[in-house]
Amino acid sequence: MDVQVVNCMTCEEFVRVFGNVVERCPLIAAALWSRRPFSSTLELENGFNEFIDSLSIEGKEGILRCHPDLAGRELLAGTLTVESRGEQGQAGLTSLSSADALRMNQLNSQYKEQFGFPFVICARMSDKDRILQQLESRVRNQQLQELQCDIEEVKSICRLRLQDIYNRAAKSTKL
Ligand SMILES: NC(=O)N[C@H]1NC(=O)NC1=O
Repeated sequence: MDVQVVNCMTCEEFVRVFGNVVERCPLIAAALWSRRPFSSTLELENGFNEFIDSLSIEGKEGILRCHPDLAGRELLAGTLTVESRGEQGQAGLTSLSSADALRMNQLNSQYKEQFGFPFVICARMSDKDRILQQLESRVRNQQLQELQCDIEEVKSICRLRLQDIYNRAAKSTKL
């Protein structure tokens, strides 16, 4: 996608296209719209990262709480966002054995009880074995260390979602 196209978007268009780059946090896209013009699409990606980094601990925790559990209730209920459904599918979480699904749910609950926010990992850069292994080891981390770890995963999710948007735009002339 040409950055000029991005720079010409109304706020509504911008939020429609980039509103779920951070899961269920369209406010971040609405805030970034004010930073136009962007000199490159990389600058837009950096904008998302800087915005997230600039948040207070409560703000960062708020972002994490907008993320659905991996292989959780929302996957079963079919209420995930399109992006999250695709990511969880690519990581193989839509076809877990019942033993793996049970283990993941137990670890997700334990993690949430421990830290007060959900475990987040960039599912597309992982698979079910690595996710289970990460859940098992990260639940032993310190609170702040874990908050930062989750936030870095959110940034990886954002980067891949932005790439998807650019790739889709390259295939189509209209956004
Ligand atoms: N909890 C969690 O990590 N959720 C996510 N990860 C990902 O890649 N997509 C999500 O929705």
